[in-house]
Amino acid sequence: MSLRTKFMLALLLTGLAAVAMVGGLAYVGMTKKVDSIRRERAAEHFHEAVTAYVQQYGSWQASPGKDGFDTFMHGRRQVEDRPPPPEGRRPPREDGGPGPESGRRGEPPFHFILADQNFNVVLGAGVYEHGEPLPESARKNARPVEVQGRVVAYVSPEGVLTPSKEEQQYLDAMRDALWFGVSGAAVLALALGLLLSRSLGRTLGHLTSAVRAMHGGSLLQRVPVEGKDEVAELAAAFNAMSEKLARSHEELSDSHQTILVQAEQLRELSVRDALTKLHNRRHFDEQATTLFSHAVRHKRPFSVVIGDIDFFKRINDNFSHATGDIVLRQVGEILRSHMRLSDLVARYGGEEFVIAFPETELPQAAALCDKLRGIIESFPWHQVHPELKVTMSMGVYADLAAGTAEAMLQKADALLYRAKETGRNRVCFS
Ligand SMILES: Nc1nc2c(ncn2[C@@H]2O[C@H](COP(=O)(O)OP(=O)(O)OP(=O)(O)O)[C@@H](O)[C@H]2O)c(=O)[nH]1
Repeated sequence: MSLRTKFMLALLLTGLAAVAMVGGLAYVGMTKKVDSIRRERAAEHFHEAVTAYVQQYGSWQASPGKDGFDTFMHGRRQVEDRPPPPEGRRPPREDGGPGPESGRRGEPPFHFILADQNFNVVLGAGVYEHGEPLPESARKNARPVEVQGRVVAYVSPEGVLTPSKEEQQYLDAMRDALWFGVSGAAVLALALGLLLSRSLGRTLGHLTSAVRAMHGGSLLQRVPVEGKDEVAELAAAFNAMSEKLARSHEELSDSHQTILVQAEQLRELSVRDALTKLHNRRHFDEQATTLFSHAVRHKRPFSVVIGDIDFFKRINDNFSHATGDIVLRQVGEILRSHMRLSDLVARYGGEEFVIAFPETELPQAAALCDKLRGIIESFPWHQVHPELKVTMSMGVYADLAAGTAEAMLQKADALLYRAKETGRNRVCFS
């Protein structure tokens, strides 16, 4: 059931219940009060009539009986029901009573129960039979009719009400007013329900769309804040939450980005040599293994090289450790700048460098190494130190039959050793 329907039903039921309670209670209360007043006045009037009747005949027994009394009462009512004469000419009432109390179509307002002085029913009003003794319970409330100090009859206030025309009109008017109130309350409840549910539904609709949008990824949402009630507070709280969430998310993204960058930097650092910025030994070993496997699987040529700066200890000793570092960095740069993207060069440790040449046969690798050797030798080292001279010995190996990249590197190292043994500043290969 929608919120609007619930609202309208709740207000409708509340409105109807309130009107029914207030109007119904008023209606019942008024009806009872009117009934009681009328009953009292009618009883008084009836009592007067009975007294007049008995006075006329001397005693109840001497009177013509029930029909005589009914005819007597009818005669009195006809006199009383006559339209009143113009103001100023109104004759005094026959009995001096409180006024006519006749019901609709000339009927008496009440059919009272009348008993004679021995409590035998004279008029039973449809409750008792004529002549039967009035029960004890009815006798208690019966009012005696006295003539010359003698009880001649009893009038019981119990009887049947016949509302007068005016009373009936009055009660009808009250009932109409009650119905009018109920209809008014229903219309008001429907209008209020529509109004309230529309305003609440609008804010809830905004909130639902905003939550859906947040769920879809756009965390920064704003819903309109209307008024100062709890719904407005909810909307404002939602806006604050959305803003905070968006800001936190942004900060988190930033720090996540920073962490990613730092992680990448750390990873880079972990695979780089700090001095030459070339890859380090660990990275070379991993990559060389991959390149070797690829070459074996695809039966492609693959060469590995190990180079070592000649008499590097002397450079350190003769020209300082800092000069040794400059040499290492420069040799590293020469090697890096002459590699293809697919080649892999690394500082293997100390003054040792290693190179892996995928898709390269031994002759090309050896030729390139010899070229590198020449470049290193002819580099203007005197700019670093006037007496500085730098050369490099290299061993090149290209037979996949060695079984692993590591084994190939060992073979290359043996060739390097041979280059060192045979005079340095040379490239040995097999
Ligand atoms: N400046 C500097 N020196 C280093 C670094 N790493 C290693 N060395 C030095 O490199 C020298 C290597 O010397 P050796 O292994 O005797 O080799 P060598 O002097 O080059 O002699 P050969 O290889 O036989 O030509 C050592 O003195 C190490 O201290 C470094 O990062 N910076």
